[in-house]
Amino acid sequence: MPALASALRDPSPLGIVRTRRADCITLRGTTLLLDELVDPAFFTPEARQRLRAQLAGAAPFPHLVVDGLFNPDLLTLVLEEFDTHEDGGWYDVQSSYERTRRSVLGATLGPATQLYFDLVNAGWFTTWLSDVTGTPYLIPDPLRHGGGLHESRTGGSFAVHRDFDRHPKTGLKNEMVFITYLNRGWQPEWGSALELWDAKDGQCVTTVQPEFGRTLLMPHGPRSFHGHPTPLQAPDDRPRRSVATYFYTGTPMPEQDLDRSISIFIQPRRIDAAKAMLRQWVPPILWRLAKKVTGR
Ligand SMILES: O=C(O)CCC(=O)C(=O)O
Ligand SMILES: [Fe+2]
Repeated sequence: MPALASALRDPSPLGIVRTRRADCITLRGTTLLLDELVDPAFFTPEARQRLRAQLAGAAPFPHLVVDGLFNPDLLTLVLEEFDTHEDGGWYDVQSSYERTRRSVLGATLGPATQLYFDLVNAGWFTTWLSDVTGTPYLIPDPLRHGGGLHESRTGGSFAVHRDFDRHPKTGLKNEMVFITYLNRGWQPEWGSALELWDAKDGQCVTTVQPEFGRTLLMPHGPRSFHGHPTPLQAPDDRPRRSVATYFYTGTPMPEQDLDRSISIFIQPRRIDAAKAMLRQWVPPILWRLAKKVTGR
């Protein structure tokens, strides 16, 4: 696998990838090279363009399914950590719509799982998500509302639904969900593939089998109905497992309020103090005009 750093658009993106070739992390005896945690082939400018077209053209609504984005050794370690997840770190959802199990909000994660979420929440990764979806400045959620570790056991299901519009604590707008499946040797006859529905026709248009190493990126929209309504018929020792997280956007500052996004110095230069005073009295339209004319 060629070095990730060279394939990224920004030649020196952020901490974890700005490393020498040999920098690595060893977790439970498995050594992972830091620049091989994701496959760099997905991050070239051409790949970004291709994936964007693929996502936009998908039916019944925009979505993207890719295999092999993450190093399989990392995902194997993530999968192991389902079995050692902290006591009290799960909650069972048991309703007439859903029978699943999820990690609690802000659960302490095993090191590989934390590494997975650190990767997908990193700025160079969210920039890639922005490039692929066309939605700029995505905000990750370190507590993973609605996400984290997901598991369905035999008989489990999740009725067809559209995800939430807003984050309940921050009010941020839900833009997309990002799910990586962890089920080696998944058998389609076990049921519980993810179904993507056309709500108008009331029909499933396509399915995503939750195979190990497969990642689904699904922008949230009025038509993005999905679920795995067929009860899982896998053997008892084969739960359906995945890791998931959502990405959000905030409300952009109106142009006339952009001044509020700069720092206030305790000892301003005289000219700046005078400007701040003037700003209180001059009507916004004149202020903007003056700024345009003076270029300051
Ligand atoms: O596990 C899946 O395939 C989908 C999960 C889902 O739709 C959700 O968590 O809202
Ligand atoms: Fe969902």
